[in-house]
Amino acid sequence: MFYILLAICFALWIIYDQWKSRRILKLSRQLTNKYKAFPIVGHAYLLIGGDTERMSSLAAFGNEATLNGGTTGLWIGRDFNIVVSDATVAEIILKTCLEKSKMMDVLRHVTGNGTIFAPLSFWRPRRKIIAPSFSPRNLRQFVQVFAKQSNCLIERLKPVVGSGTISISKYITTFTMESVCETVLGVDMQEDQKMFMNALEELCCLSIMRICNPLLQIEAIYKLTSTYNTYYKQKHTIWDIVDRIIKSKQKYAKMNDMSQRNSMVGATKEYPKTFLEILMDSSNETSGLTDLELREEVLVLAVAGTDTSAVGASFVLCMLSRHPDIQDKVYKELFEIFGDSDRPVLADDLPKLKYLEAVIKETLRLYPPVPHIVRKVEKDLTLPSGVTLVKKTGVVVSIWAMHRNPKYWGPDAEKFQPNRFLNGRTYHPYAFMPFSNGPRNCLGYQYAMMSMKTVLATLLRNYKFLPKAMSCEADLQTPFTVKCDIMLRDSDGFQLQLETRNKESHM
Ligand code: HEM
Repeated sequence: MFYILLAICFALWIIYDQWKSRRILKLSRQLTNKYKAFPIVGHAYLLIGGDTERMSSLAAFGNEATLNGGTTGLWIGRDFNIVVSDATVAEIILKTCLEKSKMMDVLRHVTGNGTIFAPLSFWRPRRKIIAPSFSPRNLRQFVQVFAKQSNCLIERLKPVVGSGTISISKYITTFTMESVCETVLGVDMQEDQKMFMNALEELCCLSIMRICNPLLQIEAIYKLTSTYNTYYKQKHTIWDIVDRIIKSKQKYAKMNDMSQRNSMVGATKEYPKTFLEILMDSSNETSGLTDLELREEVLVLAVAGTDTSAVGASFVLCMLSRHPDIQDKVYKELFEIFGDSDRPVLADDLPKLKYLEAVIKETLRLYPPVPHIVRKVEKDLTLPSGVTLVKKTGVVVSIWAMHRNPKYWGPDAEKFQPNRFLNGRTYHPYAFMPFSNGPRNCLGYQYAMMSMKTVLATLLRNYKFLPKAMSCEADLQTPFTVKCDIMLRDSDGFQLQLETRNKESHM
């Protein structure tokens, strides 16, 4: 009798659930693809493998979207998402749906209500406070930090010049980390830096595993897994480091002792104000950010600004190592501006580096460091195709698929051709968006471009980058195998070789 009652309750629950979800189910039938969605798990079975398999599954869904005219469906557990690779649809969504999807709750455990993953009610006032710190005037001043750190990188690379294949990403990450520490926090993190980066990398891996596995999103179940303790330990490692730095900066601010600060970064009195100082200056008892909010926002800047630019610049160097003709053209441009001098890159040099900028953009097109962005539909939204996105539908804008969609990039969309970004050629603004677009786009877009241009210009004036040893012609033509743990990365670890450049000739 008990089991009969249980079966009846279960059947009634299924009927009720189907009735409640009838509009989402109708939508999912309009956005089908060749991948089977199973009950309870949906398509999640395709996403729970390793990082490389996950990225290839996500890329396959992006491709399905392109084949279906720009949109397709993706069930992660019982949550339905629309995957978008059409610029017009992306524009409508990114302008109207500003709330991040439920998947991002996992990341919110790390950054709290800091802008990047914050719910709308927190995001609006925070963005207002933070945006002014990215003013062109502040950013220009940071170029001296990027130039100084680029020169440190040149020194750090000297021992490995001509020594065979190396993984360039760890060197570039040290550059971006030290630049972010100086510009955001105004400190040299020294031994904390390695701990911070290791913790961040582990958190990215663990977070994506949770995002793609509906069972692990349930806190009670996650607590039973072996990774739970590691996740919270690493989160606290990061929080403790940031808290310690903020506290010490507040102490110095109270003492109003600028000389202390300058001695910490080894700088002069004209040294630019850091993001932390700008935010602290604009905060008091009645306005600005509280201590907790300061920690959250500083954490966002450190997390959002370090790995993204490192991945971007590492892909550029790997691309150039495979395309010596394009590397020569970049060097020619650099030689025209800097000659054979060793002077540091200045803010005024950056707008002149047009070809280098085109190379960076073309690399970010093919290998966008953030390959997917997510949103949540908050009220019914009808697309030009007539399909209505029902409230609570998740959205995955596939920057990866958008950047390879032949509708915008032609039949040679997969080819590396920096000229696409020269001679005033323009594209639909939502067809090229490594930094996203719309009101919730990346706040650090110009910072990132300036930092990447400075470090790449410095490296390419000093070194020639070659493919990893034993690469044959066919290897050089094959696209990089990529993996995704929130960020896109080369599965092979960004391997290349470098040798000293002969500055006398520009070829
Ligand atoms: C190549 C480097 C970078 C890439 C590809 C990148 C990309 C992105 C993307 C795709 C988003 C999500 C936007 C969305 O959900 O629509 C984002 C958000 C954000 N990024 Fe970046 N980013 C980069 C560098 C930076 C840097 C250097 C900083 C700061 C120093 C930064 C700060 C932020 C912030 C604060 C947000 C949150 C914006 C908001 O929600 O209002 N980013 N970035």
